[in-house]
Amino acid sequence: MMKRNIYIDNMDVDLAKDTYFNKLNINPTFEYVKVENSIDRISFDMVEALMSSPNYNAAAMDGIAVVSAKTLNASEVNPVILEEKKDFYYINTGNVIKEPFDAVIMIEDCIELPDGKVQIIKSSYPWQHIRQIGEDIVKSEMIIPSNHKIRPIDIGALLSGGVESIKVFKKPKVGILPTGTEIVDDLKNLKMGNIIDSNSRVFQGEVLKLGGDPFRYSPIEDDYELLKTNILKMVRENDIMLINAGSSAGSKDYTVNIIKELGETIVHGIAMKPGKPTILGIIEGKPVIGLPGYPVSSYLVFEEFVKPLIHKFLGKKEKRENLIKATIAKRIVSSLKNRELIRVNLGEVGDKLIATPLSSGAGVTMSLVKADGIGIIPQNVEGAEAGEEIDVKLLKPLEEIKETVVSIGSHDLIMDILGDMTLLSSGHVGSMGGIMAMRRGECHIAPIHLLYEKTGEYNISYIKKYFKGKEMSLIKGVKRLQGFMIKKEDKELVKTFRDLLKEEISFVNRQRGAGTRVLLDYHLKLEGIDPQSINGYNRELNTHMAVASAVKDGKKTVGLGIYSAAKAMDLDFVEVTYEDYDFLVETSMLEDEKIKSFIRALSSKAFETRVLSLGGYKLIDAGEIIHIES
Ligand SMILES: Nc1nc2c(c(=O)[nH]1)N[C@H]1C(S)=C(S)[C@@H](COP(=O)(O)OP(=O)(O)OC[C@H]3O[C@@H](n4cnc5c(N)ncnc54)[C@H](O)[C@@H]3O)O[C@H]1N2
Ligand code: MOO
Repeated sequence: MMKRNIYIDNMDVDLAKDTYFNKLNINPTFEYVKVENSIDRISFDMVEALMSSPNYNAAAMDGIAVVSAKTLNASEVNPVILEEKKDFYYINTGNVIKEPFDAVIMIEDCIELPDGKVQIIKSSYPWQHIRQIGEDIVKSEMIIPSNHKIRPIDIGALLSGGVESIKVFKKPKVGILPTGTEIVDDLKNLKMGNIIDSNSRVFQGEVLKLGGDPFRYSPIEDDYELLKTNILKMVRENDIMLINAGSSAGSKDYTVNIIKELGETIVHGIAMKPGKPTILGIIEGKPVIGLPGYPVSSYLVFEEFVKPLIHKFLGKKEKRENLIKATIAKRIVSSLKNRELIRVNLGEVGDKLIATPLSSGAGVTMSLVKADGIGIIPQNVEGAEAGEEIDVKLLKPLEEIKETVVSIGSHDLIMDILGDMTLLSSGHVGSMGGIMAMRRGECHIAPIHLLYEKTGEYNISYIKKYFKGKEMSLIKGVKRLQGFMIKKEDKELVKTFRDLLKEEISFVNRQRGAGTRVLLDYHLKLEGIDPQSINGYNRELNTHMAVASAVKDGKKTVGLGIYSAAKAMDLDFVEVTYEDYDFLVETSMLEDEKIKSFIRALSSKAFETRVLSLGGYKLIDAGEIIHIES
């Protein structure tokens, strides 16, 4: 068995990039392409016009060409009569103006007489309605500078300036090799333990977008000799090599040893998370980059190292990153050893840009799909507290972010439907987490479903308690069914809260502060059950779907949650109660356009239809407003 690569570096990201790029010494090359095929290519040199446009004096209007001097005294009292062929000729827009003619009179200004002559009552001036040679482009003037990405309008100008082909940066060929015995190419071949190759498809798209030429190879299993042969083949066929996965310390992570055998590794291990086990190597003078297997890690490493490398091949200068400051809505822990990159949702609440962290797992592709930005916790900083400012790299236009309703609070599947109907960024921290975020001024709305034990009513008592002296309102949402989720084969095991005490049952709970947790504790108290005597009471998950999928995969496992989650996972469901899932909002925000559009969506027929089709919901007063007296 191959020795593991345990001793990987922890090199500062910028230092790693500088060291690597200096060693690589990339010299961009060029090629000629026909102008009509040059869209999105980058000009290697400045391009000058080879001819003027127009290259003859041309009529700018339909009418007659005249010698302006002959019309000098024309007026209503002193009309001038012109004779065809002698004093004028008929002309259309774009036709050549022949000497000695030097003006065009629009046809609307000509009075055509029965004898074929034309009467005019206004004098014309020299070059009236004539596009003179070079009006648009003068021969030898610059049409586009060097390092310019060619747009459709540039193609138009180049052709008008007589340019047929231009010198552009040659696209780097980027070889992409997915590796790993578990990786399959085709969803049809996906068996237990297999993973569909998604990373190389992401790289393909990114390379194309950046202006490179991607060449994807079929996945190669973890076999040293096979990998070596394929990597060498790839080096001979491409300018940049990307090898995905096998970068870490696993017993079959061969990439680094192969690069060492065929060339050299400049860096193995960077101080960035996700992305730590990155390999920056050189074989036959060409860059060979090993990207970690996890999708988020590989994407962020691509952004950090591959993107600037492709830019270098295309002569593009790296711009300083456009970072923006945002207030973090949730505490982030990070190690002093690494720069931490966190995917965040963004929204403007009051005058603050609020960043809500999404899942931190390096395998959670959805955190990138949903992200509005990437928050950066620098190396040597130990995380960030809720309310602290951090730097964020935007992934969306700021304007769109400003139109987004920021929701922080309890999770429900209806948030996805609302998110499909309005611009909504939705952070899931439980109902109490939502109330706290609202108090800190970090969200526009907080979805909550909090049962007040003393009265058995929902939400209002909590708002009165936590927002004393503030004008708050509740936008009524849905009534949703809560109950036990259990696998069909286990359905006889749990019918009541008391059944949770059975020895063979394992329970999955929601996190503290979640409304479902409050509901559970309420019923346990009613029945005098000690929570700690329930096996699994301390196992906490953050969403209904997470609980449902734990039930699906577990043995005699049960969880409390909403009907729609049980249905989505094909689980059995034992009804407990309908609860009110509503949206807390500051009363003053009810006038805000974003919130108005959110309420319109919530009250719409389309929303009702979609929610009812999930099952387990009742809509009675969705979109109604209750002002809370505090
Ligand atoms: N003992 C240690 N274990 C690990 C370390 C470490 O330092 N010590 N680092 C961890 C970190 S951090 C990362 S990141 C990963 C990187 O692992 P590899 O680059 O070796 O990748 P694999 O283990 O082969 O795969 C990880 C993961 O990604 C999936 N994968 C792989 N290729 C693809 C693809 N083309 N498309 C989609 N998904 C892919 C793969 O199936 C695995 O689930 O190592 C940690 N371990
Ligand atoms: O460094 Mo790894 O890339 O966190 O997941």
